[in-house]
Amino acid sequence: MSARALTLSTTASDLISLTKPRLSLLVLITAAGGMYLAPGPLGPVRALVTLLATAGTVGAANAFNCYLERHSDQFMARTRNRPLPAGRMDPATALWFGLSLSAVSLPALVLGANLLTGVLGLIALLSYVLAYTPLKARTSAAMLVGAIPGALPPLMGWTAVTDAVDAGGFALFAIMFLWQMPHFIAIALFRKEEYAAAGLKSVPLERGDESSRAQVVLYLVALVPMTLLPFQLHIAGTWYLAAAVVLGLGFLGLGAWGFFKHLGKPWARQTFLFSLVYLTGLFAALTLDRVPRG
Ligand code: HEM
Ligand SMILES: CC(C)=CCC/C(C)=C/CC/C(C)=C/COP(=O)(O)OP(=O)(O)O
Repeated sequence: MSARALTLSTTASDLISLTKPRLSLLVLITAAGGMYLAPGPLGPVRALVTLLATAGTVGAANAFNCYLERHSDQFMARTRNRPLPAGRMDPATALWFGLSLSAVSLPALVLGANLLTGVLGLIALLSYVLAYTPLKARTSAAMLVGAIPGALPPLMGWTAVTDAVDAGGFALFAIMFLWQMPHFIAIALFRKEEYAAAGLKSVPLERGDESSRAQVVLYLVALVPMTLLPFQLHIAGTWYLAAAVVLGLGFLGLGAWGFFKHLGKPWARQTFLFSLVYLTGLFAALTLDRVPRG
C-alpha cells in the first residue's frame, strides 16, 4: 500500500474511532428499538434517514468529547491510544469532523423525522458535550447528567414515529437512564485508579467502594420494576415480561452478590459486561415480543 493510501486509511480509521463505534452501535440499537416499538407508521426511507442522522449526531457528540478530553485521555490506559492523545490527529481535524457531522445530522433528523426529534437530538448533543463532559472532572454527579443524552436515543426513535413524548417513550427513557448507573459505577470501580490519574471524579473515588456497590444495588432495585412498564403499557407481551424478570433478577442478583460479599474488581468487570448483555437482551425481547399497534 502506498504511503498516501496508508495515511488515508489511518485517518479514516481514526475518524471512525472518534465516534466510539462499539458504544455508538448499542446506542443506535436502542434508538432503532424505540422506533420499532412506537405505534404508527414510519416509512423505510424516513426510518433509515432518522437512524443515519441519529448515528451522525451520536458520532459528532463523541468526536467533540474526544476533542475536549484529549489531555485527560492521556492518563488512562483505556483512552491514551485514541487519535488525539496519541498525537496521530490534529485536534482541529476532530473538531471540524464533529462540527461537519452535526451540521449534516441535525437538519437530517428534522427532515427525516420531525422537529421534536431534532430538538431532542440537539439537547442530547449539547448536554453530553457542554454539560456532562466538563462536569466529569468536577463531580461524580456528572454520571446523572450524562445519563440524559444516553437515555434520549430510544425516546428519539419513539418520537420519530409519534411526534410526541408519551408514556411509552418515557418508559424507554427511564429504563435507559437507570441502566446507565450500574453500567458506569461498575466501570468506575474496576478503573478507579485510572480515573484518579486522569483527574476525573467518580462514585468510587468520592464515596468509596462499599457505597458504590450499594448504589449499584439500589439502582438495580429501581431498574427492574421500571422494565415492567412496557408490559403494563401494552408495548410488549408476556414473553418480554418473562425475559425482563429473568434478566432483571439476574442483574440484581449479581449486584447483590457483589455488595454482600464486598467483591472487588473482577466482580465489577463482570457487572459491566453483564450490563451490556442485559441491555441487548432486554431490547431483543422488546422487539421480538412487541405488541403491534397503530
Ligand atoms: C452515564 C452514561 C455512560 C457512561 C459514563 C459510560 C461509560 C463507559 C465507559 C467508560 C466505557 C468503557 C469501559 C471499558 O472498556 O473499561 C463504556 C463502555 C461501553 N458502553 Fe457505556 N457509558 C454510558 C452510557 C452508555 C450507553 C447509553 C450505552 C449504550 C446504549 C453504552 C454502551 C457501552 C458499550 C457497548 C460499551 C463497550 C464499548 C467497547 O467495548 O468499546 N454506554 N461505557
Ligand atoms: C443523540 C445523542 C447525541 C446521544 C448521545 C449518545 C451518547 C454519546 C451516549 C453516551 C453516554 C455517555 C455518558 C458515555 C460515556 O462517555 P465518556 O466520556 O464517559 O466515555 P469515555 O471515557 O470513553 O470518553
